[in-house]
Amino acid sequence: MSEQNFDIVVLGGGSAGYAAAIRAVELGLTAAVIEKDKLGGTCLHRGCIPTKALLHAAEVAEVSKDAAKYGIKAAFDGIDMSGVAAYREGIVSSKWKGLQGLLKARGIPVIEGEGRLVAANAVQVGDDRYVGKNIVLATGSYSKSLPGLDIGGRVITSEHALELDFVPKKVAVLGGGVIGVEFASVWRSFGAEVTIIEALPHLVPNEDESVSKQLERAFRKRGIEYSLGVRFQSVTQNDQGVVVTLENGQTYEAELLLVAVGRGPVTENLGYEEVGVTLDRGFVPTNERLETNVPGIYAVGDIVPGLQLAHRSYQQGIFVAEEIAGLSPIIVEDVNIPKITYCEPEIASVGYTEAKAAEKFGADQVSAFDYNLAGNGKSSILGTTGSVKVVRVNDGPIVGVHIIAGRAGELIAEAQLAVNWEAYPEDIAPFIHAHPTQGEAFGEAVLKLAGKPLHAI
Ligand SMILES: NC(=O)c1ccc[n+]([C@@H]2O[C@H](COP(=O)([O-])OP(=O)(O)OC[C@H]3O[C@@H](n4cnc5c(N)ncnc54)[C@H](O)[C@@H]3O)[C@@H](O)[C@H]2O)c1
Repeated sequence: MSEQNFDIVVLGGGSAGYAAAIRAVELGLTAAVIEKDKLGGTCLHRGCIPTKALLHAAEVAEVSKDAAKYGIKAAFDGIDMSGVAAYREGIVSSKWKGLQGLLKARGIPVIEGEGRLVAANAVQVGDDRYVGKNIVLATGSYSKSLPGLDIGGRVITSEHALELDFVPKKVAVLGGGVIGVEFASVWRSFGAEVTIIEALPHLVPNEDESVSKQLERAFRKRGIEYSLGVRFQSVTQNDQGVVVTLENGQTYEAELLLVAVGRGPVTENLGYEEVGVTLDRGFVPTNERLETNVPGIYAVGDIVPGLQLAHRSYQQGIFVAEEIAGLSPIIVEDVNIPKITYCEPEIASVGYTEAKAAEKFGADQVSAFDYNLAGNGKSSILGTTGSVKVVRVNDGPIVGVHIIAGRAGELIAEAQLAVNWEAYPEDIAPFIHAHPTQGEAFGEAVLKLAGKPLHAI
């Protein structure tokens, strides 16, 4: 048995864990990362990166189907899933190599193996013990299912969906949240018939209602079906496919059922509770400094209650390293972290929805302007529709921005600054936006809220 000592021992080498180690070493501390699978975790290997590669392939399929609209002679001749897989795997493996290089260049050891918390200052891997003045738990999340709904065969999660080597003819998607609508969008572009089942009254129910409604219209137009406000009851499967039954008695036949009802924390059988770390429904509650109830043990990423996003994980990893190094870092609240859903059309948002802002500040204290992209030249050129909604406190700052448009995700950075810096529309209005860009839509909404509309009424 060997023992090695570090300032910080990080359990889990995903976005949160490796960010903590990198920042710690930049600050002159020593850190080691323990990883049982591959450095980069869910985001790099099973989540953000490979799914966005699939979504880009889907976009290329749509563009090639639409080529004639632009006077281009091209014919869409189907999807070669082995080609899609090669493209996707190529991106993942190059990012993986890059990440390994980043940690190596900083001298951060990555210990391969399954770690277990064995004391408030130690993680064990096989016979070896890694002792840290501080421990950072960063063990991530897994695709959840519903009680009584077993994953297997034709009932799959996003991990399996990513690896499919064929395009299903007909798919049922359980859950109209982020993962559900992203896969529905890909499969539809690849030619599948898709039905989404969502228990709440709207798709992407955490977004501003106006955005959900626009997505529903756009999906309907694309031929994506959905049942809203109805819960799943049961599924049966055989060699041909699945039959899904809903609580209202409706049934759907499909080749596959994708279960996308959320992700649960990976915290079981890792020694957390034995060492005294309190869990709450499997998640690890922390104080505002991200420290658990056991002094010196911190938690970051998807195991911490709240948004499960890679960039929140980066933020938390950096934060914890700075906290341990004795700096006084600040952390952005979940509500002010930008969120992007990469379906077609794409959705991006930051801050309060109009309804949540009304709840928080009072309905008569909030104004919103929803700029329709029909008035935006670049959007017409790109053939995208949608809108940019800006929510402000009356005579006060911008508190929310909600975008639905092709490439909406690339438009959210400016809105994120406005919301986090509590900018007033009047502050931003003088900074005219470059023309023609989709970014002008945010500028137009801001001009309107500042009382000087240009291309809006
Ligand atoms: N682009 C991105 O940033 C991205 C991509 C993928 C995943 N993620 C994150 O991963 C996490 C998991 O994503 P997800 O889409 O699985 O979860 P989610 O929470 O976004 O959506 C799950 C949906 O399933 C519905 N649901 C739950 N039980 C149901 C039932 N019995 N019948 C019908 N519908 C039911 C819920 O109402 C909800 O809308 C999320 O936190 C998400 O933000 C983010």
